Amino acid sequence: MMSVTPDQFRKVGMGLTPSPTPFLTPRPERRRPDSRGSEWNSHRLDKDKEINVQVLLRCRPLSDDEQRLNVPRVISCNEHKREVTVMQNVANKQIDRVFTFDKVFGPKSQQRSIYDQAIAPVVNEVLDGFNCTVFAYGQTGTGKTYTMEGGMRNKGGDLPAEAGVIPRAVRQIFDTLEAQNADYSMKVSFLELYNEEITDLLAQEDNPKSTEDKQKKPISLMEDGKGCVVVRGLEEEAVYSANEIYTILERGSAKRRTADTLLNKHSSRSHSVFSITVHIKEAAVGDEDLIKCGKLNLVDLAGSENISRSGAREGRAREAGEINKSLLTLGRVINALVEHSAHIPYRDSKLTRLLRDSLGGKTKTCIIATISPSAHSLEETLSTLDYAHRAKNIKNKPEANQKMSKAVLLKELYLEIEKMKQDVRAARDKNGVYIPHERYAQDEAEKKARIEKIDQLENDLSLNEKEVDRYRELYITEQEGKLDLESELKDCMMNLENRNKEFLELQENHRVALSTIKEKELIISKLLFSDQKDKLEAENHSMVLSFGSQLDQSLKDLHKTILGSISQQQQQLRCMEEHAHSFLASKCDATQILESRIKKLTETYTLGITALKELGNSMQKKASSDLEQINSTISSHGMAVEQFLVTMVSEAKEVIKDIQNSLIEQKQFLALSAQQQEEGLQRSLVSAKEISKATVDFFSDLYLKASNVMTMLEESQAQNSKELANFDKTFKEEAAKEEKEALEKIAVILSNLTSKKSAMVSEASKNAQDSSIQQNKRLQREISSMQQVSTDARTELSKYVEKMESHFMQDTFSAAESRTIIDNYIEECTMKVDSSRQQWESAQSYMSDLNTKSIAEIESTVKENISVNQVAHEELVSACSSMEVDFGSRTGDIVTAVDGNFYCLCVA
Ligand SMILES: Nc1ncnc2c1ncn2[C@@H]1O[C@H](COP(=O)(O)OP(=O)(O)OP(=O)(O)O)[C@@H](O)[C@H]1O
Repeated sequence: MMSVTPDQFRKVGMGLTPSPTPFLTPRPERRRPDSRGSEWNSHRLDKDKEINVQVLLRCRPLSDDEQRLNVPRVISCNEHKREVTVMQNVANKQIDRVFTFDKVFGPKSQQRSIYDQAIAPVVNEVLDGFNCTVFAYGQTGTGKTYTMEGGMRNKGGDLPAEAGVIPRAVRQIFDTLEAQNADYSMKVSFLELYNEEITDLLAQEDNPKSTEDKQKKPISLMEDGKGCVVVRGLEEEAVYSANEIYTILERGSAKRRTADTLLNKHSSRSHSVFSITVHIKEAAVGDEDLIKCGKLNLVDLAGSENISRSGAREGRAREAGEINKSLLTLGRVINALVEHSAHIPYRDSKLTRLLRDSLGGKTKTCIIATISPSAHSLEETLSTLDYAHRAKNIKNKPEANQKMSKAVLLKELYLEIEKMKQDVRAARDKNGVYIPHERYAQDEAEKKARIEKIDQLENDLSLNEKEVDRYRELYITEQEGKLDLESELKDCMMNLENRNKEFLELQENHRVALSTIKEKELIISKLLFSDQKDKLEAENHSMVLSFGSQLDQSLKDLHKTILGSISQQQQQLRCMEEHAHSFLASKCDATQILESRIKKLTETYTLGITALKELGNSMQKKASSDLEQINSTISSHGMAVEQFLVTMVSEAKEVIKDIQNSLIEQKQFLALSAQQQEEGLQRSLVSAKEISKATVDFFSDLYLKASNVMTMLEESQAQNSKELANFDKTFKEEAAKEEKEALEKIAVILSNLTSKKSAMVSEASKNAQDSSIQQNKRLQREISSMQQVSTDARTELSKYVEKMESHFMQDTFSAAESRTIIDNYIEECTMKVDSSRQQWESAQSYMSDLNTKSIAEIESTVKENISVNQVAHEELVSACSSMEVDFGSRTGDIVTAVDGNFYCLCVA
């Protein structure tokens, strides 16, 4: 929960209505400054006087770095002639551009001289009750902050030589008021505008934790309905001495957002507005003390910068973009003011809203444009010079602030104190309005939206009011013209009346004269009857004659006078009639001319419109014919493609048919060759069967023979083993017998034993030899029979091989034949495929040719169309421009005619 008391948002105006401040000048004795009373009234009289915005130019010296790098200078300042020359070398030609300003300060100019010459008079205007603005504009690093702030104060409290506009203005205000022994009060505010957000640089930081929140809390702008912008929530601090202001300034400046860029080590990234409001008590009028109020706004704009040259990246680049955007809006506002546009885009940025009253409003404004002499900054310097030069044409209508009576001021102050007390009480007792944060945020958002809506409506209203003012002025001029005409008519009527009166008088005179003549004639006739008739008659006659002649003369004179008067009157009447006629005729003529012009105009327009319509129709027709042409081209192409495709398809069908036929042939041939091969194989199978049967027979024979041999071998083996066993047995028996006999007849038998043994061995070996010879013979027999079998088999086999060879040769031959046929077929197929490939290729090339041709045709048609359209367009443009010229001239004529009419009306 947070507390919101009704007047939490104190407001500070940038415009005409600074809020009241109590008189706190801490001085016992006060002298009343009354010398300005008459001037004040003179300001009142000058209410509608327009004055131009003052534009000063200051060129800074080359920096140490620039001097070290020998950067060339391209700026020369002539303070005396108030001229700045930009020396440019374009294509080896020296082209100089000269700009003139209200004051020019070169690189050597001192802070003091700039202040004394240009700013001190502005501060005097503030003390006279005006609102004044001084703002510095220029590329980054050209000395705006140096010019506006410079050094604040020396240790002793004196101003240092490099002190800028702000400290000097503060000093001048205090010094002047002190010297005048004036009764005054002063308050200051200091705001920063960064990325379209306003921050109070003087906001107190009582809670260190929420410092960031407090400092960065956005403050809103509002219009007060009188064309002034009010900064809601900005604190104003009452100040009593210059040193106090310096402390405040130092505190605020330290909070300003600065950054190190390639062009300035301490570059201001925000716009700042330092405002001093002074209330000065004036000499009493009757019982009432009057208070005048002046306000000085000192604005240090962030530098316009070339993002790539200043080395700004990411966040900095965005920041620079934002700075440039608001300066661009400032430029647009200046342009709109200079060109007297109906709409001035103040609302497009907060900067221009803040400076609204200073640009085209009731404030006296002085712009200090700062530039660098370096060749590297040429582009930006030229832009600043153009900008500042244009700003010279802005006209403001300065108006001194309304003086307030002390009683009114005190009442307002008491009311404010009361409100503040209520706030304090509510905050202390916690009985104010307590709402949840969300509700508060929602309320705030709604309020903001409402405020924006109101602003928008106010803007619309001010535009409407301007329009109404214009119409009102027109109405007043018309009324004045009408009144003039009426008074002239009145004069004419009076003249006519006088003439009528004179005429009546003359008629009366004439009547009286006639009656006198009649009387006289009567007397004469009576006298004619008397005695001295003749004498008298003669006398009378002479008298009558003379009288008659006199009368005649006077009658003639009278007649003449009457005639003259009548003719004069008639002439006057005629003249009036003529006037009226001529007026009416001129009116009629003018109306007719107007009508005829309007008719002509209408005709021209109708003609133009008809021509345009015709042009449009012709273009439409042309376009449709072109489209038809394109359509026909496309359809002819389509048909050609279709035909081509049809031929291609038929050709392809033929090729496919050929391929199918050849495949059928191949199939048949393959079937034939398969049959032949099958037959061959069958034959081979039969022969193989025969061979295998012969082989089986041979092997069964062989097996038989082998088994016979085996049996024989087994038999011979058994025989041998039997014989050997018999021999072993006989040998053992004989050996035992001989052993016995030997034992008995050792010596006798020994000789017989060896011979007997040898005979037995030779017999046994002879038997073994015989049986082995027999066996060998049998074996030889078997082997020879086997040899016979194998020879038979070999013969059979060679026969079979021969047969097989002949079959193989036959098969190979037929295979070779079929391969040749297949090869031929394949070759034929390949050829056909080649031919179809060629056909396809030709089709492709034909297609691509067709495409290229059609594209070229379409392109040429389109180009033709474009050129025709261009010609038509040019015709249209020229028709439009000629119509425009015609229209302009006719409108001009109408305006002249209307003016002539108006003039006629005035003359009449
Ligand atoms: N007339 C001058 N004489 C001497 N030094 C100057 C002058 N003008 C500017 N300088 C120096 O040039 C540097 C840049 O000046 P300053 O910061 O005032 O530029 P700036 O226009 O305010 O730049 P930014 O727009 O980036 O804030 C500072 O060091 C300043 O002291």
